[in-house]
Amino acid sequence: MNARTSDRLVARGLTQVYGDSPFATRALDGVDLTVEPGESLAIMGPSGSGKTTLLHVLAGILAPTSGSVVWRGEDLAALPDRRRTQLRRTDFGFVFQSGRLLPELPAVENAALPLLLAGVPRAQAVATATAELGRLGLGGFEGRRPGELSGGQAQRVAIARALVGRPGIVFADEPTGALDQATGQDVLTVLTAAAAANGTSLVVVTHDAGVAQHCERTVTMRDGRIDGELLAARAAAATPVPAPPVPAAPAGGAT
Ligand SMILES: Nc1ncnc2c1ncn2[C@@H]1O[C@H](COP(=O)(O)OP(=O)(O)OP(=O)(O)O)[C@@H](O)[C@H]1O
Repeated sequence: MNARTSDRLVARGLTQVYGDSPFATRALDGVDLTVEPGESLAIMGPSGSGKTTLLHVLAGILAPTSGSVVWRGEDLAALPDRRRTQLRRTDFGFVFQSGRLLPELPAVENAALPLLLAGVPRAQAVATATAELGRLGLGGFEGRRPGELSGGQAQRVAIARALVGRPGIVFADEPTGALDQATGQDVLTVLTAAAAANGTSLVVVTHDAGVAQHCERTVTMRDGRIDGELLAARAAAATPVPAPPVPAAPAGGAT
């Protein structure tokens, strides 16, 4: 599905508690977060601060203990599992640290998987995936299986798979964690540029400040809360954005 300029992911009052008292862990503790349409956002923070849990809740992989995540008018947290799974397939793309490609399938079929799952005819899915691989610099590698690719190439196939269905948002959990630094930088450049070209929002969990630098905005987490809002407020105070001039009313224009 194509990204729409109205796409915005709005999370409010998210809590996630794993386990039961007295051994319960409060992994998210009242998180409010908005991902703007087309924005790239990095989530950073120490180990155990709740980054992956937040990513999973934002992406509808995990239903929160309380709170809401609204996407295209639907609260993911309140949806039945089947609808949430369907929405993940059509609207979201995913890139994981290890790629999670299917080892027995060639690159082009790995990249085409979301289209095939969505019922796109095979020839069309393969043609679209071939074009996507070409766009990401993997022309000529379509027939290689994951074991015949370098780590960086395999991660590009994973990015092709995440983007091939033109999702509204791509979620990436430590997408460069298994790569050396130079390869990781390349992969991040490819990911952010391709997402931006599509108008797709990007949410990246990372430990690496070099990775976060590729994103337009970074929030930091600590003990299940976002504590990076202050940074954003300081940045906003340091560089005030002037109010736009009031435009003349367009003749019969819709907004
Ligand atoms: N399935 C689970 N069951 C119980 N506790 C969990 C579970 N998943 C995560 N936790 C706990 O929730 C807290 C947040 O974990 P989470 O994986 O979200 O943190 P993180 O910031 O992504 O960590 P890391 O950077 O190490 O991957 C941690 O205290 C963790 O031990």
